Amino acid sequence: MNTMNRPFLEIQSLAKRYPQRDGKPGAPVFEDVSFGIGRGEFVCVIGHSGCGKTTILNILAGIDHASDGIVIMDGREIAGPSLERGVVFQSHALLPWLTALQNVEFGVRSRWPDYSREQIRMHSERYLAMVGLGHALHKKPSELSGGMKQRVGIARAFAIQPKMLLLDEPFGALDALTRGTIQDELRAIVNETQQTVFMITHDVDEAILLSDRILLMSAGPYARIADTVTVDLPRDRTRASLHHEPRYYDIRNHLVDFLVDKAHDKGSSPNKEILAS
Ligand SMILES: Nc1ncnc2c1ncn2[C@@H]1O[C@H](COP(=O)(O)OP(=O)(O)OP(=O)(O)O)[C@@H](O)[C@H]1O
Repeated sequence: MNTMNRPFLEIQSLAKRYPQRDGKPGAPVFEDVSFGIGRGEFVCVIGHSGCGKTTILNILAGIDHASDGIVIMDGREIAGPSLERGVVFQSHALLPWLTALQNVEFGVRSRWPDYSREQIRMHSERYLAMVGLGHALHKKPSELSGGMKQRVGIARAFAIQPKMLLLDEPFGALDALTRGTIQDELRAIVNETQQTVFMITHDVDEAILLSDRILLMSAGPYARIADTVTVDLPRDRTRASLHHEPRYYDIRNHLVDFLVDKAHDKGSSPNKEILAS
């Protein structure tokens, strides 16, 4: 195959089986999951609870192993955790004894061991300012709100300038107002940095706002990517502008219909591009 035409991230025939109590392999949670993500593309995955979204993200992060299949990023197989991939979990996972700034500096120092203290501080401050936390650099996690803690987690992941950002429902625990503000910020940062992102969400509006493409997973066991939706809306969209886009309602209805009905269908047409019609 011509490597020039390969996507930045390639997932081929991924499957995950857990052993049963008797030690024999159980039914696959998901199987035959194949997709690609282009450099600079933002891809969301949605699907019912338990279909294996977090497992797939953990495999991409290198902290879990697939039973079958391979993942290739930038021409190399993923074989373990790496600073090439930044992960933001559902809960912020900050080190509680460090300030916001020190939490970000910790990752930056690992990524660039040759940086001077001054370089590390300036670089970290820049990313905290980007998520609107320039005023809270010296606060400890216990002094920050849930939304602010999550922003530190996002700044920490972006600051190491990973080749790929993996987000597992990063806004799930936030109130609606904070969630909306951070969604707009993330959209703006991603536009500016052209970061490649894979994100799990349960929120169809969040998926439409943020992504270029949405993967829809059928329910497990034997979950698959049942459908793919291309979000052909302007890249500079915001929450306020989204509702004025005529295509928004078509996409939203399609996603909601899928989650209500089709997520349970087995063998729905793979990778149907609804917007190609
Ligand atoms: N260690 C384990 N042993 C056996 N089964 C497991 C194990 N870890 C996860 N599973 C099962 O794998 C399936 C997929 O879990 P996963 O967390 O990836 O799903 P998910 O789609 O991310 O769910 P949610 O949306 O609820 O976060 C679930 O049915 C879960 O019970």
